[in-house]
Amino acid sequence: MTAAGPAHEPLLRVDGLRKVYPSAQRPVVAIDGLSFDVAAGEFVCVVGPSGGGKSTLLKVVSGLLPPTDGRVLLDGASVTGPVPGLAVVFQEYGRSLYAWKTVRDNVALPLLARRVPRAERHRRAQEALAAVGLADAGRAYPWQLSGGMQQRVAIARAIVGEPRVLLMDEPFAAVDAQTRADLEDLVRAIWRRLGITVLFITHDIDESVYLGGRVLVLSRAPATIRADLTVDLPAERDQLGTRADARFAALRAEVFRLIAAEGTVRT
Ligand SMILES: Nc1ncnc2c1ncn2[C@@H]1O[C@H](COP(=O)(O)OP(=O)(O)OP(=O)(O)O)[C@@H](O)[C@H]1O
Repeated sequence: MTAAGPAHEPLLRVDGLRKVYPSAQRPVVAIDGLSFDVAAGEFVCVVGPSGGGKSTLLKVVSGLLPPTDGRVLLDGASVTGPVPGLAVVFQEYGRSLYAWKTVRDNVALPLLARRVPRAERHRRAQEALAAVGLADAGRAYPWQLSGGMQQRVAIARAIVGEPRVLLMDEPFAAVDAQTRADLEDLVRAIWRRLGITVLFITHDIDESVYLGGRVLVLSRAPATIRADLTVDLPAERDQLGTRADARFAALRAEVFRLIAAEGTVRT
């Protein structure tokens, strides 16, 4: 992992972002004048009303969609397309893995694109698999694994290239509650161990408070930042203790109130 830039320079800067989807009838303004900074090593969750522009924000930040206006800067450099410094994990793990490639080859793919030699690809893929608790699954095929395990593979593939920022778009929305809790704890463990920066999109208010060090609450579409809350809970979190903490309940209520004031709420 490379060192962070100068202290005054955020690792990720989203500056005056605007995204309009053209349409024959009426253009859809999904994001309008949205700005925030993320410092190196932060875990920032983004939560907001349904249809509020969360996925659009992640697609623009990751360079998959061009902004209509404004810019995204990674370490001061403009992001104008997918870059190795930004890795993305989507909700649809099933569709993001190649069924005909082994788990190890799926994980090694970003390294193949960068022409990393074969032996090093295998070694680093194996390390990434170990980091997500799948050290023994390298020779399996994705379809032989459970949904939760497939999402672990997707996370391993995202971290194998040692990105500066891990972008996650509702990554656990399609798994059962117990698997989701395990994956939440896995992502926090990886974040703490690797010192990586995480921007995590979710529609789940509890999840945003449980995971984040900061929660950005979006307005309804067109999305702007409605609130930027610091989650002053201890770094050591656990599913039972943290969620029973009075401070957790207060933060959860605060985020809920902010989103309810915007419109549709899903919990
Ligand atoms: N490709 C597209 N073309 C036109 N409009 C779009 C497109 N993608 C999204 N939109 C619109 O942009 C707005 C924001 O959508 P987006 O999917 O970013 O919100 P979201 O907060 O991720 O939604 P959800 O909570 O349902 O996942 C919505 O009004 C949506 O209908």
